[in-house]
Amino acid sequence: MDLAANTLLSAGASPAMLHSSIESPDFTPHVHALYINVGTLSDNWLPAMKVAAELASRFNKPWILDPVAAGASGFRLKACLELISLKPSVIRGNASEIIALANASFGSSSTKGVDSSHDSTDAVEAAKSLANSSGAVVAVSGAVDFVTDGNRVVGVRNGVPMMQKITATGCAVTALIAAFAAVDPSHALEATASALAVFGVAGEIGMEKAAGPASLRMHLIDSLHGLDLTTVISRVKIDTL
Ligand SMILES: Nc1ncnc2c1ncn2[C@@H]1O[C@H](COP(=O)(O)OP(=O)(O)OP(=O)(O)O)[C@@H](O)[C@H]1O
Ligand SMILES: Cc1ncsc1CCO
Ligand SMILES: [Mg+2]
Repeated sequence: MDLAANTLLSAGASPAMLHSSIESPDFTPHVHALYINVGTLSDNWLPAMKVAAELASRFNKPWILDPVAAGASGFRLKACLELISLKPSVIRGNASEIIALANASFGSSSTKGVDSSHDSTDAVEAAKSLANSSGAVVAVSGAVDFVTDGNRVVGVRNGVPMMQKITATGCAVTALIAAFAAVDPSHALEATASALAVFGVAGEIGMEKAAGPASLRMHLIDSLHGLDLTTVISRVKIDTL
């Protein structure tokens, strides 16, 4: 939650973190995008997530799902599938999460808690299948990030491997996707690819000063805050596949 909120502030967005279904009807209609992350899912948080997702849909706000560890337990998988039935605009996960959702299966030996045990390349077909079945834009993060609407597939080649050694960089980039989707909800695929590329560029520039994961975390946020258009345009690596 810390890294996600600080990522959003550095990018010029205005995060607010809520867990109560009681206040969601007052709050959600006024947001520009809703981000639901099941990272530390508990049985009493899930109903509030569903209330918020339903409100976002009713008020035509984009909502974005991070299905953390979807394949690690039956509880998480079912929760994620129920949330997906409430029509997110974008789902961003690592390869193992997207494969688990596309196959609607959990507990296989290929799932390793919140970290991926697959390369993102292994999940491209799963991402297309999930995009087609859900109607969402689906992103798989990794060495190359893939983004698909089920038809088009885009690859993003920014970032550094050390980003995997900081917990919640995936959660943070999904937050950034929500902010980008808020700017132009009708171009969710472009917003998603752009957010992944910009976050990756911030990681690359941050890595020039970092000595390890802890200092990369700090320099990544600083780099994101300091990015300008010229740097972004000269460094983003987005290709249509
Ligand atoms: N090998 C790599 N090279 C470059 N960038 C990477 C690499 N692996 C991950 N990234 C980048 O790190 C960020 C997090 O992706 P990752 O796939 O690790 O998410 P995640 O597993 O959901 O992480 P978490 O659960 O800790 O939030 C993304 O921006 C991704 O592009
Ligand atoms: C480590 C961890 N556990 C639940 S959420 C989370 C952050 C990375 O997804
Ligand atoms: Mg994750």
